[in-house]
Amino acid sequence: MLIGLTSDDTISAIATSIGEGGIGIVRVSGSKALVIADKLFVSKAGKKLTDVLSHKVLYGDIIDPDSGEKVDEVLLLIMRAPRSYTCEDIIEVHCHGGPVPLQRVLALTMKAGARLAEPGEFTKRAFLNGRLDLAQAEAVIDIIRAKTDTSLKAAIGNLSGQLSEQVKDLRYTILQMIAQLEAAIDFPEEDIEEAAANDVAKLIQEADLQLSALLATAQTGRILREGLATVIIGKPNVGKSSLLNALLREKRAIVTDIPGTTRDIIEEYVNIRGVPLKIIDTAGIRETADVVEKMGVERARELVGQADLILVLLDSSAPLSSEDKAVLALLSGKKAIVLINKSDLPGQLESEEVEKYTDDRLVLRISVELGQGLAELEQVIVDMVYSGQVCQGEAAFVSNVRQADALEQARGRLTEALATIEAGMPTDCIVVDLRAAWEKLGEITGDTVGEDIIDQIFTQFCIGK
Ligand SMILES: Nc1nc2c(c(=O)[nH]1)N(C=O)[C@@H](CNc1ccc(C(=O)N[C@@H](CCC(=O)O)C(=O)O)cc1)CN2
Ligand SMILES: Nc1nc2c(ncn2[C@@H]2O[C@H](COP(=O)(O)OP(=O)(O)OP(=O)(O)O)[C@@H](O)[C@H]2O)c(=O)[nH]1
Ligand SMILES: [Mg+2]
Repeated sequence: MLIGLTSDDTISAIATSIGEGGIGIVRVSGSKALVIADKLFVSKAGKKLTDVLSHKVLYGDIIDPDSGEKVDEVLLLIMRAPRSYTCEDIIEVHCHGGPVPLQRVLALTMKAGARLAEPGEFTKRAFLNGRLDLAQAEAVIDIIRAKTDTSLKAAIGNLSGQLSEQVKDLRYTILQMIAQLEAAIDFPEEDIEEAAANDVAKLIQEADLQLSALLATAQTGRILREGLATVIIGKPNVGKSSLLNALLREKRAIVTDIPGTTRDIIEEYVNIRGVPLKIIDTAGIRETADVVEKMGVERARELVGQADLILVLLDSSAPLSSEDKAVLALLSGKKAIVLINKSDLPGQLESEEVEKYTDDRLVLRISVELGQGLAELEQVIVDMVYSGQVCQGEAAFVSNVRQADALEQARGRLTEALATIEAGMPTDCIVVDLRAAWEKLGEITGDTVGEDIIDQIFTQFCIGK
């Protein structure tokens, strides 16, 4: 491992979010945690901290040692090394949940010898001390940021080691391949080496299947984590903002019968049967002289380029206009669903006419006003995200680009190893590729990864995590 040792200073931070809450927690981790608690905390029952067992809670006061002033009435939780989140001594001060008591207690812990923790430093210590591997540490942040129950389920699965276990299995298989090849090298007979290479070729093919199955979860994993970037576009007044409100089940965007109502981009997370949609309502697309509206239209065009899914709205009560055709023309190469809205009104727009411009994309007739077709739309979106796979909590999920890249590269090296075998190259050359694949997989769990990558991961965390 390229990583240095855990620094032995004691860190402190407010672990709960800042603002008013029922309770708030200041967490201190490191060898001085108990000494610090002893300086600040007075137990009501007169208990001495040195006598208190791990995972026990004491009731008492935080007293400023300089002034003797009582700062807050608290509960103190003690967890002794190595039985704690960081594997170090930890004390938690459970204060009343307001910014002032929390800041005061934090300041006192620092005066008593702790330093302010960096973002993610508690979890980084948990990683460096072997409690969590890197994929599990990444799952911690995914849990905190989870947008739906399904996102949470996937992240919890990874925290329990679902992804890590599969990666470890693969690494073990690769090590066995290497061992088998290296043992064969020691024999003088050519055919033993050849037989070993043939065995390894079969194992590589199996490993490749396993890697492909894991990589197939990456797309869904990313969407569960970040949300499906969905943009609603259409000419003015077709009901885009009405659709956003209907999917959100709240009156978020202003809806009027005046074309050009939405001028700014509106962005919201919507939970569609467990799939988080980052949904963006745009200004109606049309040629316009109004400078503000023009900028909105430009932005809508840009957003289409970045979207995972585009929902195009048309107005059922009017014939297809040149504006509609201009909107449909923006879709090329993008995933899109075409929605003929206002189907409650006397119709002038036939699906057949629309389909001439939609390149086999799904066309649905809906009425946002009456709530018709929306359930079907939601189902189509959910099916699109899972594309056949079901999200079970027990499954491993590739949850970010870092993990996907490492898997992809490992698979590349295995493919090279296979080609090396097929070309009848020397066994040493096969081993080089296999070792590279083994190392790449180790980046996922953090067994073979540089300090820069580790820092990059943990600095994305919040302070106190
Ligand atoms: N108050 C509080 N709540 C929290 C945390 C915390 O640190 N403090 N957590 C974190 O941020 C999460 C829970 N994770 C934790 C993981 C391990 C241990 C722990 O003490 N493990 C020991 C004890 C095991 C035992 O007694 O059975 C161990 O595994 O050795 C604590 C919390 C979520 N809730
Ligand atoms: N009859 C009927 N009216 C609808 C339907 N959906 C929306 N509307 C009405 O259409 C008008 C425009 O709706 P909006 O949601 O503001 O349309 P928009 O596409 O966001 O318009 P801009 O922001 O101006 O681009 C409002 O009066 C809505 O009540 C529908 O399904 N049927
Ligand atoms: Mg609007």
